[in-house]
Amino acid sequence: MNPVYDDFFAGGAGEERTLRGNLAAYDRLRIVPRVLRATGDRDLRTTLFGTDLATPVLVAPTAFHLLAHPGGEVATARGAAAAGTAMVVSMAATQPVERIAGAGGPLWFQLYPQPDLAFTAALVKRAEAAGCRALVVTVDSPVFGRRERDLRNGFTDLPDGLACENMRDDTGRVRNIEMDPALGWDRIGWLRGITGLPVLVKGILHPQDARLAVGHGVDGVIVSNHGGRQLDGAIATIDALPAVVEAVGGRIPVLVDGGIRRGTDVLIALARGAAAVLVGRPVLDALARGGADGVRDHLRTLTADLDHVMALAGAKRPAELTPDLVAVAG
Ligand SMILES: Cc1cc2nc3c(=O)[nH]c(=O)nc-3n(C[C@H](O)[C@H](O)[C@H](O)COP(=O)(O)O)c2cc1C
Ligand SMILES: CC(C)CC(=O)C(=O)O
Repeated sequence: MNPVYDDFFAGGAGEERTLRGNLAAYDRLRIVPRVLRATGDRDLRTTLFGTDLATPVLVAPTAFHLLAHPGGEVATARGAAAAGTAMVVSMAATQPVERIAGAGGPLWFQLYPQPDLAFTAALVKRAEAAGCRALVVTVDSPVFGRRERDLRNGFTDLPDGLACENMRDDTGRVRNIEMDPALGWDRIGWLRGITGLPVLVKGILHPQDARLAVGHGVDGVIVSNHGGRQLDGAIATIDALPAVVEAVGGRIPVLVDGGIRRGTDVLIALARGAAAVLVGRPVLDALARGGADGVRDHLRTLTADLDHVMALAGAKRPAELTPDLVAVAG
């Protein structure tokens, strides 16, 4: 891949402490397995917001898939569908959501609420009409993160011929995605009012924000630091998860992303109370290397790895994974 795009996909904000920290935090955790639990007939199926999935591993929203592979987001969606899971389509997708929906698998739509409410409402309706089954509102981006690799490379825009296709307005012009520093909880309420879709907020790290999310009628929270691309120095997501799960108290599902690379990482996240996990960069790497088949194989491999380590840890179903199975390494 073009090294500039490679840096865009792989990189994070600032010194990339949080990017590294997401991975390092899993390194500090160990599994305390149970034995003699007859784990022969394992079942990883997971239901989220009424959608049945073959696995608790979903595709995180990531921008600009046409920079990774000529099949773009459509190829990613085909791979996710073949693996029996959902893809969260980024608002910064380089293909129209209607075409991505043609892949046939379950889709959720990720939104950066725009200051232009009429445009935001039209985009939500568009995603809904395309068949997206949930709205994922990214709330960790009141301003854009400072990504030093992109600054060094002078990467500011998509190359000619590519565009954020879902940012076209009714004149056909592609708008720039604006990060809105004025965004507040009132906008979440407004979104709840304009859509019947389940609304998730993505980018929760503080337990008090998790409580506020529940209080504002949100349907799910995603514990995320945006893969270390926004606030460098933010807590690792697997370290933030337990307090968020406690604050939510089982009222709505809690999902997590950031640094999930192996079945053991998924196992630890589920044991700490996540209903499901999302994977970002590894899916982009798989797309770049192998298109739709690469994405399918990656998701299947990760799911098979989870299945294998669940057997070794003494669990048949995600629900049997409990916090006592995780210890902090000495
Ligand atoms: C190249 C790239 C683009 C991303 N684009 C978006 C985006 O458009 N919207 C969003 O909410 N998150 C975006 N994210 C963050 C991911 O949804 C997710 O939080 C993160 O990648 C998870 O960490 P992981 O890459 O370690 O799995 C992006 C991440 C990457 C790596
Ligand atoms: C280009 C942005 C809108 C998406 C992105 O890179 C991100 O959210 O991390």
